[in-house]
Amino acid sequence: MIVAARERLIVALDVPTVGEAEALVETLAESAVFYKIGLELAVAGGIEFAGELAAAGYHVFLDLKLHDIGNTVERATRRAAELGVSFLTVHAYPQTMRAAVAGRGSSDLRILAVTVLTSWDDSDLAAAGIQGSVAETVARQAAQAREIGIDGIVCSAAEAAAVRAIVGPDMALVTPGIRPAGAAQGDQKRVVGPAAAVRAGADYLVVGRPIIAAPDPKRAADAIVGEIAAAAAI
Ligand SMILES: O=C(O)c1cc(=O)[nH]c(=O)n1[C@@H]1O[C@H](COP(=O)(O)O)[C@@H](O)[C@H]1O
Repeated sequence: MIVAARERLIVALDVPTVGEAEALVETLAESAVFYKIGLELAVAGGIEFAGELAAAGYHVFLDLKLHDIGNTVERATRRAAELGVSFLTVHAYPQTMRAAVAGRGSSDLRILAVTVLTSWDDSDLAAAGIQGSVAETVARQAAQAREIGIDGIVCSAAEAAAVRAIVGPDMALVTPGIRPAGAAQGDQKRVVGPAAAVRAGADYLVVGRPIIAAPDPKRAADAIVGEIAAAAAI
């Protein structure tokens, strides 16, 4: 997958209002073209905003992490496809993934399966009653996603190389939990730096707080794009 460095950075617009999201997009206009709208903004007018951003020519990742009965997931996915967004997330359970693939149909929407959240480690899986390590669980989910016809995987870049070996070159690997040197880890447990993520085979890097909470978000975004470009050139 050959994509320009700037298009591989996905900025998470994890802010409370559409107004703040619009201001960030304006600040980052020359630095980023791909934006993620997640749960916080979605419940504050963000879904309509996602459609507007897509209509304005940006790449949009609608991160709703769907997981429900098949009929509901299939129908919600169809509505998301009508918004013109590029990516939609669902949790990596087989029934949910099959329903999303059916809802996507032949539209341009790409379905991403969220494996083990990057804020989880082996003990969080055990606490949820899920047997096996993070590495084993992500590998199983990636293989199931490939079988079902999912378009991409969300995982930590710590698993990117293993996932790439399972899914092959055509599925997108989208990695949150990115932390440039010196950035606060926050609630993330499986973090990787931008250059290391690219070297591990990540196609897209999702970055929220290290950019949106930085004193100078544009500078922070430019530094990450620079790291992506340098690592991709090696
Ligand atoms: O689906 C996601 O985007 C996602 C999956 C995951 O496993 N971990 C994860 O952090 N995310 C999202 O990626 C973003 C990471 O934000 P920061 O930790 O602020 O960089 C947030 O919007 C999360 O909702």
